[in-house]
Amino acid sequence: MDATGPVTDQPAIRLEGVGKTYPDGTVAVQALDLEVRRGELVCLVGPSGCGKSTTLKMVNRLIEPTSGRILLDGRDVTRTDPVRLRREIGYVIQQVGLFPHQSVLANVMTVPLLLGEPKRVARERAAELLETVGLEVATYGERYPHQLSGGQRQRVGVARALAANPPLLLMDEPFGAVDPVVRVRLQDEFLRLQRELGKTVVMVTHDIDEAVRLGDRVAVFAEGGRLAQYDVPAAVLGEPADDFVAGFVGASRGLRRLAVTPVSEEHLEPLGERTAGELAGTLDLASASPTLEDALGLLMRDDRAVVGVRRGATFLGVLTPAGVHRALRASVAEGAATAAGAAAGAAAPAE
Ligand SMILES: Nc1ncnc2c1ncn2[C@@H]1O[C@H](COP(=O)(O)OP(=O)(O)OP(=O)(O)O)[C@@H](O)[C@H]1O
Repeated sequence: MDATGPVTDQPAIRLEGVGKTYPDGTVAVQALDLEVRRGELVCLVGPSGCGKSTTLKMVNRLIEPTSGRILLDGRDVTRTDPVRLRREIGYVIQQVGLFPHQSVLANVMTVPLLLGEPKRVARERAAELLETVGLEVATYGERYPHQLSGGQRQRVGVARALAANPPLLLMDEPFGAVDPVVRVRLQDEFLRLQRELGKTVVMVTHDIDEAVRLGDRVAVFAEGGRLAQYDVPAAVLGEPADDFVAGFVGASRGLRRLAVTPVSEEHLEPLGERTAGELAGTLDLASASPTLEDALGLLMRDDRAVVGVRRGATFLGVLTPAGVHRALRASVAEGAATAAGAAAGAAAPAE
């Protein structure tokens, strides 16, 4: 029988030995164990055809597994009423799938109306969501999807997926169809939104940069739906589990690690003999979570040897290129340690 509500000590999602063999004999996913904690953003990444989308669609039962079990908050999805299941799971796909002959507002109202909300309430909720994803209702509400840019359509897709206030969001290449600049902006906005709303998110991408940028943890899939590594981004980049992962994350993984390693106080040096005028801008740990990439960006932009770091009004010290290097090396060791800790509560990397 279903539990009546979420069992709080359970992971949000648990895949146990899940497999999918299509009727033509294609093994899309094999014996997959994977856990996603509540509020976590997990990216499934890997080359084309390795079973990422199949895995995602098994979670909301668009595809039925041929073996294993999938538990949401401890409940077996196959024993959960599909209507209730879909209500609890938002789904965002690359081509968005907006209704072309309905206005933006009407698109976002669809789900609340289906759930039986009165029209006025559905409209208010839709308007609120559009504002949340950065689209002014007065400007965009009555437009049709073809009157929006790709990035704006994608935001409407996210708003629509959030309309039923699902605790869980599944996203299949959500930012795949937009150009790289808009993509980074959408990623940033989405990260902020996810932190704010605390949703559990599973996102499919074939882009390792996107995966390490967004994911709290990254699941690297290999051909035939094999889970090659499931770790925090710094560990996937710094300690690839095998040759396949090393090849997939690429030769520039050291550079990529810059983008996922936060600036921390322990790598700072005192200002010393230097004058404040030598500083290449400052990074504020209080108002953002600057990364080593941000620090290096400032150093290079201003062609200076040190970047200042403060917390609000308090000056903490400076970061030099050597400090960036030390921090990068330390992050690999820490990433490996965190991964070892996380492995106790998560699926172990497959051989
Ligand atoms: N309905 C189907 N019948 C038979 N094989 C299928 C079916 N759907 C997918 N496959 C195969 O299953 C494998 C996994 O497909 P899936 O779409 O899950 O991969 P993916 O990692 O999401 O790929 P991509 O990044 O290209 O979207 C592929 O070899 C694909 O050809």
